[in-house]
Amino acid sequence: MKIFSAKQIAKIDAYTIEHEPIMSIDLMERAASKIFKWIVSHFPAPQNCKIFVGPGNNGGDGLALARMLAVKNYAVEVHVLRITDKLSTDAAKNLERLNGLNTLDLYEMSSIESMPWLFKDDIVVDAIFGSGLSRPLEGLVLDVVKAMNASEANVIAIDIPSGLMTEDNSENSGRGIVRADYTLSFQFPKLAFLFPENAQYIGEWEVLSIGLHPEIISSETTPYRMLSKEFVKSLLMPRKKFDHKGTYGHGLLISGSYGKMGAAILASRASLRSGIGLLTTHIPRLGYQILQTAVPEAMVSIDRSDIIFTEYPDLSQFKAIAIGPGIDKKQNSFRAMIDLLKEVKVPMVIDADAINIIGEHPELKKELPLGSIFTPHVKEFERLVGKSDDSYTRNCMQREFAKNNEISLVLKGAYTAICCPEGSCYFNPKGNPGMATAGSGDVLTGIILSLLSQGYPSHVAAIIGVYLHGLAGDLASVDFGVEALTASDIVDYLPKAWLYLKK
Ligand SMILES: NC(=O)C1=CN([C@@H]2O[C@H](COP(=O)(O)OP(=O)(O)OC[C@H]3O[C@@H](n4cnc5c(N)ncnc54)[C@H](OP(=O)(O)O)[C@@H]3O)[C@@H](O)[C@H]2O)[C@@H](O)CC1
Ligand SMILES: Nc1ncnc2c1ncn2[C@@H]1O[C@H](COP(=O)(O)OP(=O)(O)O)[C@@H](O)[C@H]1O
Ligand SMILES: [K+]
Repeated sequence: MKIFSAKQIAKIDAYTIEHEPIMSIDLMERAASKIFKWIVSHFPAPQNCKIFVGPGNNGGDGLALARMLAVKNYAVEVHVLRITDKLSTDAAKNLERLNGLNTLDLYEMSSIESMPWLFKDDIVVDAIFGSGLSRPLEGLVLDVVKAMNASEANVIAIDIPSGLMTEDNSENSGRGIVRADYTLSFQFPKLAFLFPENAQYIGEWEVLSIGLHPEIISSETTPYRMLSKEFVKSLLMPRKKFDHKGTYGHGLLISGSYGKMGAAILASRASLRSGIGLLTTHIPRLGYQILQTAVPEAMVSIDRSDIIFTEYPDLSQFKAIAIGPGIDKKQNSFRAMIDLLKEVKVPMVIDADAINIIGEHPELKKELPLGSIFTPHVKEFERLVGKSDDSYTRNCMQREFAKNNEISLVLKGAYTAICCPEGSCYFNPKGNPGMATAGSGDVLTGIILSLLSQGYPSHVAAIIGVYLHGLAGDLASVDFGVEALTASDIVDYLPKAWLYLKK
């Protein structure tokens, strides 16, 4: 699913009106009826509804919704915020349509003195501003939003919480943004929904389709997409009857150190559960028996050091290499990493302390083999790329870094973002807070190594890997819940995740 900017959404809206064709007031009616149906199914009548309406089309949606709810036995109060004399054409038409409807109460609000009391069980609808917000809130609107936020009512935001910009909130203080319990967004999620600091405003969000024109949705380009099962499935390569283990590649995993052999086990098991033909895991000497016992399918390459990574095997046989899970970042490992980067010609997955080493020695970036993939969490990202105060800025830095260094950069989190060298950015909707547990990142590294070894192009390996990892975590959480979930469970649910993905 594509994610568009506010400007693009306005363009798609206008195209739909011209080419469906449909009158703009009817498109608004369609949009409002989607919100109406959602409210009826989640908060059946009778209920008290207080709808706060702004001057634009977001307000128009609120007015149309008020009419629909009023005839369905909801006790509806409409509060039109008089911050300007001008309503949008369609908002004005919908206001007119309320004339003569004596089943609702209509108020004009020009000062905060007329703010109604909001009770715990009230449904409060935020239809003040949507994607047309052009500046931070002030004056009356700010006061109304503060009162809404101070209440315990159920707040439902139409399209986007008022005060929140669709994409860039780096200049937004956060003082005047509606804290919704539910955000019902039209047709597309907004980029701002995917950033952790905005979760407090958005609450639970849902996308309601309003039938915008498919032609322009497909032709309009955007760097941002949300991954879907259909999209990821379309990237899979079939396995054929006469294929043998050589077909699916030989991967090298450099992993583990004293006290962190578990990382090597998790990543190795994840690789083998993701279709790799052959796997060699390079580990410090002390881990030999541990790994051979825990993962009999993996071949083992032993470092001269008992406890850390200081050398690597002959590279000629490997189709892809992953380095990082549990390796530590001692001086000798850094030296071995320099030599390795100079020699490697195949794509690499670079994770954990291998990222930190490159962060501390940025000159190593120029040695990166083509098709490399970095998999940092936020802290590792900051060491590699730099700090930022907000997620939008961080996302811009992520896209730039991927482009400038011609690598794929996976920023792990609740909506993991995968930025590709040509500028696109994919967000992963799968995964859950149960995956915030030791070792789950090691599992992801193993999966991506496996896909690279099988010959998937780098950005495709990153996309499939991230999606599959989240999916396995979700399937595991069905049986185990989130508290008890461990990284080993994610590996154990990879078979189910593959089956579900291919179904
Ligand atoms: N595309 C779709 O899919 C469909 C979209 N629909 C709906 O339309 C919504 C977008 O509507 P919209 O463009 O009229 O913008 P909206 O947010 O209502 O307000 C803009 C007005 O507010 C003003 N204003 C802005 N910021 C302000 C501030 N801080 N303080 C004070 N004023 C401020 C701004 O004034 P200006 O910036 O020009 O000064 C302008 O007058 C969208 O979110 C969805 O709900 C559906 O109906 C149909 C299908
Ligand atoms: N709240 C969450 N929702 C979805 N996925 C999550 C969440 N928390 C963590 N994850 C996923 O779990 C993994 C954690 O990786 P990482 O922080 O490197 O863990 P570790 O270093 O312990 O292996 C990432 O893939 C991340 O996307
Ligand atoms: K809104």
